[in-house]
Amino acid sequence: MNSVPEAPGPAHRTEDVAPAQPGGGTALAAHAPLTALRLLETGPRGLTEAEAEERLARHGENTPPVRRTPSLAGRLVQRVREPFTAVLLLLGLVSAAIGSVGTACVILALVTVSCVLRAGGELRADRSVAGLRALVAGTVTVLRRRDPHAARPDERELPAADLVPGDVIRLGPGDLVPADVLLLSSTGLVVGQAQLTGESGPLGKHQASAGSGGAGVGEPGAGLSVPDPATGTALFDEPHLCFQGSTVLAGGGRAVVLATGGETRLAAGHQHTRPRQSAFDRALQGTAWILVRFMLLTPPVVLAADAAVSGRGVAILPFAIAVAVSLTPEMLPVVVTAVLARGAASLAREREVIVRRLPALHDLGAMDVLCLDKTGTLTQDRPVLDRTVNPGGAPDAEVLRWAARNALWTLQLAETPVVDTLDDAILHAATERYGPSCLEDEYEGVAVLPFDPVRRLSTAVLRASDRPGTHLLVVKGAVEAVLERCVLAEAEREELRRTAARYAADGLRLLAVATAERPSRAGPCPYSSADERGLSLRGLVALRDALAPDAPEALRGLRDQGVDVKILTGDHPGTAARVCRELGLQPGAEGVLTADRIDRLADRELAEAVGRVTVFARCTPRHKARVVAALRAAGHTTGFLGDGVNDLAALRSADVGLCPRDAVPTARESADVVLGERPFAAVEPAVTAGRHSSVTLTSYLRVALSSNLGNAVAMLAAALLFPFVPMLPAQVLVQNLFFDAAQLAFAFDRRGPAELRRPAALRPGELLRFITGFGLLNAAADLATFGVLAWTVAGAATEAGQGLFHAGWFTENLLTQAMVMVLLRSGRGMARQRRPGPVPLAAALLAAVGIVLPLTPLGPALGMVTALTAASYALLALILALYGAALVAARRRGVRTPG
Ligand SMILES: Nc1ncnc2c1ncn2[C@@H]1O[C@H](COP(=O)(O)OP(=O)(O)OP(=O)(O)O)[C@@H](O)[C@H]1O
Ligand SMILES: [Mg+2]
Repeated sequence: MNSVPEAPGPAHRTEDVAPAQPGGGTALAAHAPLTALRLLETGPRGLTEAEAEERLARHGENTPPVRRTPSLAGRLVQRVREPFTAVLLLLGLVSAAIGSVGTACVILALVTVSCVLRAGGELRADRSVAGLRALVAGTVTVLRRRDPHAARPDERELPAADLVPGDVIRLGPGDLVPADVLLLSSTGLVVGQAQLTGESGPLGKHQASAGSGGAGVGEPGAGLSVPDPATGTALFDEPHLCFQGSTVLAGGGRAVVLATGGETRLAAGHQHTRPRQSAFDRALQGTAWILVRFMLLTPPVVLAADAAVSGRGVAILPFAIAVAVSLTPEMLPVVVTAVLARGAASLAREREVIVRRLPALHDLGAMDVLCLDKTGTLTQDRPVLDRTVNPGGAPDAEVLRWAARNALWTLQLAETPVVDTLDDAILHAATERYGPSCLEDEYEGVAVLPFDPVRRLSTAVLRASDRPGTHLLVVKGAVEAVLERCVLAEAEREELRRTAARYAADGLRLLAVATAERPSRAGPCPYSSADERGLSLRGLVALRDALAPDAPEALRGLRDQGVDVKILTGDHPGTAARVCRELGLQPGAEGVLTADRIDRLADRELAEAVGRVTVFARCTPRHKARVVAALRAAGHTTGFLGDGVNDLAALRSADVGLCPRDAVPTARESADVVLGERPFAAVEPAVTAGRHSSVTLTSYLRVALSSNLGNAVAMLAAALLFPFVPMLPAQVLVQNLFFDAAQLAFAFDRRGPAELRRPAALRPGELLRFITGFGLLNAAADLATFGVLAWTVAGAATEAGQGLFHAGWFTENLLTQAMVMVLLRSGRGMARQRRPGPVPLAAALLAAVGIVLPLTPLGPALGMVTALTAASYALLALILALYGAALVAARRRGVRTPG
């Protein structure tokens, strides 16, 4: 980050604010910056290093509550509150209450294993990105002095965690407000406070003048001591206070830190953003809730049905509970976390990609449209001056001088710690052509209205030494924005727009420069955007910004993988269209859709139009977010890749937000996935990793849920048809335990490239159809088994006969489940894999357990007797073969797995 030299003191700086009147009502005066500084035992030049160190020891690190990672115990508590776990524990309690201690123990063991495995998986995932997190951790520009006698403070970039109350910091566009602060001075500062108040609109902030209303400060470093107003949000509207968790959208300022770490409003629970629910979260939760309802319904339904049919009363309850437990995919959270965590860990290790929200990995795999911001993402954002022309189109050096004066004074007077790249390029070109002292002339800056992406203008107010009593406004900005504020005949304006379009079609970035003379005004904030009118045009500045070298190839790769690419930019439509072609994309028959046309479309019309358009230009942050929302409304899983403060809203409204590592801090905070230093090298591997997770999870869910459902239905039907239960509760639970263990293999599943060629999403509707269809098929096979056993086992109704019966069904059940694991797992192209992966291996083990366990001493212990006749075995084998054939046929006929 470049830092800006100390500003020469515009009208509204701290030093100009009158100190509190002695005895003049501290309650009022406490709001003035100087009072705040005094109460915090600091000054406008910040703390000394020694003071800061002492305060850091006293107040602790400044870590925002949202970023603290929960401990293992914390994670376990979170798990227990989840629906599956809660229902399982409830079933366990009921079992204990009716005396089925064994069942209660098995349930407890299942819950414990599942919680521990999952919490461990999350912890591992966190650790794998912990090292990378330091690379993207927020830093702050802080003013600190080496010792109390140092005349000037040093401006330093410190980790936000090192901030202490009393520190003086600088804020600029794209910064995350790192603590609760009070503004000392500001220029055109606009913040977003959605995270705190839930209101996404931008809010202007400026320092309080002496004696103005607002909140006070109390003891040094005690944070905001004023009681929170009843409404809770009124404090957030105070113009002179900015709060941790807000984002700087435009302008900049200097501020003193009031509260850090646990003492901020954010830490006090003022957080409005609910954890975002992605497509994946919704799909998974929807499915989970359906299962939970089934589980809760099972025991009462069994009791009622049994009462109607055979009247065994509460004696049937342990069996009913065991069935409800076997219906639960206990390992679902474990497998989901493990699959996502493994994907995230390998991306972190191999590509330096940080997945900040694990479910985003699935959404990345499901993504079928990726929107990209142009400047800084597709281009290098290292603009170089190409030419300057006057309104007549002739080369004109004076235009560059005016643009450079605007840039120079913006740099000097705006409080932002980072230099705008366009301003930097203009200053660089001017000093290169006319020497370093070219701008030491009669003009001196008085005030600035810094650039913001909605106005698309930046204005410097200058005073000429030879023209007392007048001010000169130098305005530069997007061509359309400047032209509409210039005094021009309509024909002239139209001609200038055409000239601009010609340059833009050549791929140049354009700025127009205009000036206006005004009688001078005094006061702390003498000019506003309303004054940017009646301008006279000085000319156009054209700059060239090269493409990111690996962008074209990466975009081609994405399109080959079935991801549609769109460009959303604040730039001129001509420049955008040209960049689009250079990237090998076709702008499409409808051409470029500009913001003014987007404004004329209703949400529904926009959702229809977005699919056909590739380039969207002159977008403000709101337009970018609207286009993304429209794509989602049209049914696309939409990603957004951007790096700037004008991309924040879109990053948040996308299914998955991505940003390069060098994006502005707020963008990194809003993104789900932070790519490495060369973002395009990582995009494709990240998408592939996402698809891997998505395909694996979908196939796991299909296998687990259809088997569980089939088994539960078959057992319930059998229990009602026969005077005895088809499996003893202990047998149900043991076979469930083995099936769960085998399914853990999905966490290590491998996928062939053929399955990863297209976007892969988990669709709840499709999943439910699949598990109902295959669940019923499974139930049919189970019932056929039941029939065969009842027919071939002599005296199935007697005690000894039941042992045979149970053993037969136990084996058959595990064998069918093993078969389902193999046959329903694979997508197309899987058969060609040579080495058997972990899932077929686990299935083989499961089958072996099914055959061997009844023969071991455990068999009789669980109430199984193995002396089936050869005829029984032959018939069971036949059922198995028929079931396998039916599975394969059903897979062929209809329901395809993704890939
Ligand atoms: N510092 C500046 N001073 C004056 N005008 C500017 C400045 N920066 C940008 N502009 C103008 O405002 C327009 C919009 O800028 P914005 O930052 O919203 O998007 P962008 O950088 O052009 O593109 P993208 O959205 O792809 O990042 C620019 O195209 C340019 O014409
Ligand atoms: Mg940008």
